[in-house]
Amino acid sequence: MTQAPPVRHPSLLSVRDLRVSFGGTEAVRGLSFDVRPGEVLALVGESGAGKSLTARALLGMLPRGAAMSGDIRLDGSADLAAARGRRISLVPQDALSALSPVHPVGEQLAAAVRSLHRVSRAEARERAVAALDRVGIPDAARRARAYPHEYSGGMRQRAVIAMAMLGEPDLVVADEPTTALDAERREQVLRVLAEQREAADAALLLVTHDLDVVRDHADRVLVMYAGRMSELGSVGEVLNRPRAPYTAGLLASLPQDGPRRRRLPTLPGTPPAPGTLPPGCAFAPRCPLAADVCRIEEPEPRTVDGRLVACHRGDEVPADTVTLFAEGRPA
Ligand SMILES: Nc1ncnc2c1ncn2[C@@H]1O[C@H](COP(=O)(O)OP(=O)(O)OP(=O)(O)O)[C@@H](O)[C@H]1O
Repeated sequence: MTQAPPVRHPSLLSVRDLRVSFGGTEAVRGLSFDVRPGEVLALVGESGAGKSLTARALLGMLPRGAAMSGDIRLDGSADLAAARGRRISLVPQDALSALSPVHPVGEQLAAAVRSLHRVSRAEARERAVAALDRVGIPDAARRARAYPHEYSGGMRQRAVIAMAMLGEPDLVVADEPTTALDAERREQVLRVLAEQREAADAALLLVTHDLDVVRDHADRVLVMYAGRMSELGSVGEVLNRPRAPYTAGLLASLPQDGPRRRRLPTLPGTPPAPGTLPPGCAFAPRCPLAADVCRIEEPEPRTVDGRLVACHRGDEVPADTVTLFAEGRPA
């Protein structure tokens, strides 16, 4: 008789009405989403959208002075203390600040192994070397004895990926894991992250501002603007036919493949800082489709065309996103 596969909770992680504020000013303003087991969910948006704060809230690593409310559950349980660092792990933006400069990399991994598993020092060292080897650190046994500053940027980033995978996590949170790297290393590190995630059958929450990375590496995408959800759905649907004007604007300003004569539009204006939001939809002042209602009432997420969209005019966004933003209107 074949064994039934283990029942997986339909949502590995659920986040409901997440709010993060500083001195009473909200930077994340009521965000709700799920991460499904084994999926890659990208969190995308311009600088200041609240992506890092959202990622850090999941790990209980908010900066000093931040107040948080909302409901975060892993497999239905709100008790995340024991899961953090084990079932939920972090691949940080900057590996240098995540690693201690005064201990060899292998020693730091071995210490992490011993914090997770009851093993001897020798066994921990062996596991640390094996973990470095798995992420493609050449001559891992020797490299394990080197210090972080003796590693290249790409190698350091691979080492922190190795570290994040030690506890066999169910969810890896990667906060802009490749910003400090050049294009070639970026691709290499993303590939290593994808391989490791797949081998562990872990889900990945990938924070990025790069829509090409989203297209290549994610299953679903949550587009954030000014601390809220703009759009959430499958990568194919959202990027091929955006229903939030903000997503359309991000896409319109991407370089296109092939010869394209007309100059690409850029999204006009800048996102508002927390505490300086306009009334109504925070994107309205930059939106070519904004109508009166958009300047009065903040839109709640609703289902349009198979995805969630927080936009009053979500079903009126035309297919040609470049044209929508090309004339530099707001209408
Ligand atoms: N330590 C802090 N103290 C006060 N305000 C903060 C702090 N950290 C973040 N904020 C506020 O929250 C906003 C969102 O920050 P967050 O780091 O989540 O943005 P982000 O979308 O990750 O942007 P980036 O892509 O630049 O990292 C910031 O623009 C800032 O106004």
